Amino acid sequence: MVRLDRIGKRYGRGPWVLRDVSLSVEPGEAVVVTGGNGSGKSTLLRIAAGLSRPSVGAVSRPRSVGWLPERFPSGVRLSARDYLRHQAAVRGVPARWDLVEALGFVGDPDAPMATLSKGNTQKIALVQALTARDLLVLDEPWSGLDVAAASTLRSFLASTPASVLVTDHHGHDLPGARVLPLGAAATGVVIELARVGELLPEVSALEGVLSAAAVGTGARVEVAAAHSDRVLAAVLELGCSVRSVRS
Ligand SMILES: Nc1ncnc2c1ncn2[C@@H]1O[C@H](COP(=O)(O)OP(=O)(O)OP(=O)(O)O)[C@@H](O)[C@H]1O
Repeated sequence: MVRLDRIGKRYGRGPWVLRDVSLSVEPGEAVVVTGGNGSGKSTLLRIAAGLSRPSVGAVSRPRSVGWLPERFPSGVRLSARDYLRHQAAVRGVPARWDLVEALGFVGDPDAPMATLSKGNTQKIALVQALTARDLLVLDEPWSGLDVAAASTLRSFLASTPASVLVTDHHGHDLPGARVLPLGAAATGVVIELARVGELLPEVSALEGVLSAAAVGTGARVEVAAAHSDRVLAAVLELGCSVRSVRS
């Protein structure tokens, strides 16, 4: 099982991207992480997969982890077949060409990966991740897939004994999955500031602020609903100018 215990993440001295997120995903269970652009979905998944460390909090994960990045690295010179063989050998599991076929791969399996279409590249990248035994961490797995492949993937994820953690911002249905909303989807309150100047670090440090991102000369601030009144009063006191408050 993968377990995130009260994790938080900020890049350098920037605003907090994730705050106080706890999550555990049991074997055979799936969790879909949702939220708007920049709400921290990829950050959360990278932390769960072990590619990034949280700034605070603890993570435990099983040994065999499959990772599908949001964007597959371009310039892989191996063919699809060699790439999957290599990945499977590293993991000590059989290469799953049957899964490639089930996803409806169309293309030359012996041509360099860089020559494949976006959807076919995604199918190879997916199969690489799906061969892991314990935990599948998939960032936008539906991206580029045709309807038939999306349906095959959904069935696979619904029946795998592994723990599954995926992002989705297109409302793809994953039967039986739990949903973990991030950012405004979780908090319900977004405060847009017209002028922030040098005050952004102070705003992002206020209790209840989940993220604060500069937008032009202003900022977009996502706030835990329970703290919205206090944060609003505090930003006004700091001298910021409020453009809008949305829930
Ligand atoms: N390596 C990095 N260095 C600095 N900031 C980063 C880095 N990676 C992500 N961020 C910032 O963290 C925030 C969350 O980014 P993240 O990619 O996790 O969001 P997301 O919910 O996956 O977004 P999207 O839906 O657009 O893919 C953004 O403000 C982003 O600019």
